[in-house]
Amino acid sequence: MEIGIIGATGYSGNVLYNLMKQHPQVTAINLYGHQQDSALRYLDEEVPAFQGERLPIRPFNPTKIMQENDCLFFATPAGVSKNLALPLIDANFPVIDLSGDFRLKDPADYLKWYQQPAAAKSQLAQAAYGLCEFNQQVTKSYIANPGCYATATLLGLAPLIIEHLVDLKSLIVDAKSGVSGAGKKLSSSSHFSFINENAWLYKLNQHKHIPEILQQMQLWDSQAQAIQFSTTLIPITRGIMATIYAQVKSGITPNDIETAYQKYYQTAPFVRWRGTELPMIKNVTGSNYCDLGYGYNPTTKMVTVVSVIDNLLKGAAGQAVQNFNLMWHFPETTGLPQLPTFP
Ligand SMILES: NC(=O)C1=CN([C@@H]2O[C@H](COP(=O)(O)OP(=O)(O)OC[C@H]3O[C@@H](n4cnc5c(N)ncnc54)[C@H](OP(=O)(O)O)[C@@H]3O)[C@@H](O)[C@H]2O)C=CC1
Ligand SMILES: CC(=O)N[C@@H](CCC(=O)OP(=O)(O)O)C(=O)O
Repeated sequence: MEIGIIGATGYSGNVLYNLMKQHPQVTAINLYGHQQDSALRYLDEEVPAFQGERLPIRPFNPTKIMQENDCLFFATPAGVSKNLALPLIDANFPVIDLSGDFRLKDPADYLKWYQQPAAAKSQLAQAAYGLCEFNQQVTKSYIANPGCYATATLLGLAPLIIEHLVDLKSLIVDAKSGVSGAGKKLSSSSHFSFINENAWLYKLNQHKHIPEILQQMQLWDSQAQAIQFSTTLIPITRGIMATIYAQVKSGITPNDIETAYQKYYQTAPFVRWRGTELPMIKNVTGSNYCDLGYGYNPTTKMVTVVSVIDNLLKGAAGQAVQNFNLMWHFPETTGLPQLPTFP
């Protein structure tokens, strides 16, 4: 199979390219820019770490892309695919989009949280939200790959919500991310002297993953109304930790919690349930794993669930490859690294 990537010069595109190079079903990778008239560039010139990968990055041309590839990946910032993908959607061409452009079903939500107009509602309806563990049967040709914080949070929340184990009004998610989550462009908050030995809570109550998380929660339980969610930047390169707090419903025991997580993740190749052994980021870095663990406080009747992922793998390119495998009916683990890069 031949696959195309737009955005291979960015962080998640770099990781996607690297994974696809080793995917046994992929015979060729074709790279494209995001403009029709851009000058020809080469991957190894743009990404020094990829010296020797002398692949041209050709101008965007949807007709040629569909002729040359079996599937296209967008690893571009929000606001790009909603303008470029329309001919591919009209042709039902397989696309996996790492950006947020097609995740939210309601255009008004996108306008509110992304501060720009959304794609048309009819086009949004053609995309499936690709949270792999809960979207195993891929029936649509357009996959909206979930956001990194949303992936860690939703995998941690799912059994609690689907099995109605906690009071929805009590839910609080405190998430932390490494700096690569912000992409390759330099900003004042990704400056070494700003974030080194620092922790910075940003976009409080304004993060665009809030509606994404809530949309999925409401599919699991229509009573879900809101989520209290915060994001903190921490001085590591890769990794997300989402710490989830919730009041356990009357009569629910720690054993019920254990049973629920085992029920949903026992056969999931990329979710490791660690029970009361609380996970840490370094145990998943470089892998497509999401590690989950929990603690229960009998005095407050609160459960704390900890969810960790590598934002560039399970939070972006790794989950995109998982979606690719599901879409094409390859074993879900094909082409994905099994073990983290520990230590
Ligand atoms: N980083 C992460 O951990 C995660 C990222 N994502 C999503 O994946 C997508 C890519 O993110 P990431 O790899 O971090 O981003 P980067 O900023 O590192 O890379 C962006 C890529 O998109 C290209 N691009 C295309 N159009 C534009 C444009 N209008 N402005 C700027 N760049 C453009 C860039 O090309 P050029 O070479 O021209 O700069 C580059 O290849 C985003 O939608 C992001 O939200 C999702 C989950 C996690
Ligand atoms: C550390 C950091 O800045 N993280 C980014 C993560 C966003 C992301 O990558 O997700 P999307 O695909 O939804 O854009 C942020 O908080 O905006």
